[in-house]
Amino acid sequence: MAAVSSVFRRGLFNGRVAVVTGGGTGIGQAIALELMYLGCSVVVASRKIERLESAAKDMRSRISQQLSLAEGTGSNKHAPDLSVVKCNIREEKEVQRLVSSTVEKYGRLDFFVNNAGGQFLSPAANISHKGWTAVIDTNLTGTFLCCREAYKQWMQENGGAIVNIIADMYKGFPSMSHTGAARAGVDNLTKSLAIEWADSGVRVNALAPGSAIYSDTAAANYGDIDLFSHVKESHPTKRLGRVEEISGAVCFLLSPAASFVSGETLYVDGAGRLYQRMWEIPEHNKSKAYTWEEDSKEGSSNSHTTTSKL
Ligand SMILES: CCCCC/C=C/C(=O)SCCNC(=O)CCNC(=O)[C@H](O)C(C)(C)COP(=O)(O)OP(=O)(O)OC[C@H]1O[C@@H](n2cnc3c(N)ncnc32)[C@H](O)[C@@H]1OP(=O)(O)O
Ligand SMILES: NC(=O)C1=CN([C@@H]2O[C@H](COP(=O)(O)OP(=O)(O)OC[C@H]3O[C@@H](n4cnc5c(N)ncnc54)[C@H](OP(=O)(O)O)[C@@H]3O)[C@@H](O)[C@H]2O)C=CC1
Repeated sequence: MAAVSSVFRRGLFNGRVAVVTGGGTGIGQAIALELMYLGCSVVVASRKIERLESAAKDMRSRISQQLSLAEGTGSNKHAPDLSVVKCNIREEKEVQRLVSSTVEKYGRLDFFVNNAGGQFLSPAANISHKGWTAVIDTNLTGTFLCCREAYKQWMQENGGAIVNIIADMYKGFPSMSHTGAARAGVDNLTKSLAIEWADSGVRVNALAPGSAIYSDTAAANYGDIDLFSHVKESHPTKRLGRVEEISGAVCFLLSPAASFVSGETLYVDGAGRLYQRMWEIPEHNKSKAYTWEEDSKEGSSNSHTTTSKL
């Protein structure tokens, strides 16, 4: 069974509750797993309920095995809970229900991770009105609705932290102009909400993964076009990013280590957005990926937590 780990201390999020949209696949699944590993109960929400339920089953096994191993007891009575909710973030009523059912079930909502999103490849000139609207509604309006409901139904009175996953649209996003526009909107929304909601103790940040975070589901979205290999060749690190390299950064933004960080966009892209071809980067293998597999091994550099691990 694939390992789950974290560079953060175990129990960091004990008793906390998070919603992760799109939490059954790729980056969202890694965020949900790392939060659970750190003690947080998580609600994962998306449209395809069968896929979500099957992912949740696997995630529960991975976490319960990992926590049992780490405690060395074979059981863990404080194991965090994982629920699934069918929700299309484009539908206002479904978003309202997602938040109300979470608060009803767990009695709190500490963290909201707006990870659900996506787009299709197309030159701008070929994007239909319907296609444009689908991408804007998903990435911009869906994220707004989730932020608003988390705030109104819980965080306004009780505080909390929100992380909005966007994309690397720093230099525009040719071939994905709809998502570039939507994510730039979320980048700006993040700054407005960080100010408007500061007096409720709500921190709002964005995280922009570089366009190279591989998962089978992300790749499948582009059919036969092997976008990720193409990106790898022209990336300063000469490799793809890993989902756990995003989840760790999300956990940082949610954690007290970021208690003075709000309204910020963190690019997790291995300097991909800064790279211009004028500077030639030779083939190399010097950029070491952080992986849960390695981190779980005894004597890893994350040794401050190894006392509680096998
Ligand atoms: C350079 C490397 C970059 C790599 C960066 C990677 C970034 C990532 O984000 S990877 C993660 C990718 N994952 C996803 O994108 C998953 C979610 N995506 C979707 O659900 C769709 O892409 C969606 C956002 C368009 C929503 O789909 P859906 O709700 O199912 O909407 P419809 O199928 O009803 O489509 C509505 C409308 O949109 C147009 N359209 C949809 N897909 C395409 C396509 N592949 N090509 C062209 N146009 C498309 C089309 O107009 C649809 O209407 P109809 O024509 O009536 O079907
Ligand atoms: N991988 C990468 O390199 C990059 C990814 N990103 C962004 O990171 C996020 C996660 O992507 P990644 O894990 O890579 O790819 P995935 O395709 O695996 O994840 C997309 C997730 O979003 C969910 N989703 C899509 N539309 C909706 C909707 N309307 N309502 C609810 N859930 C929805 C999907 O679930 P379901 O189909 O069940 O609804 C799925 O779980 C996305 O926002 C993506 O655009 C940004 C930059 C680069």
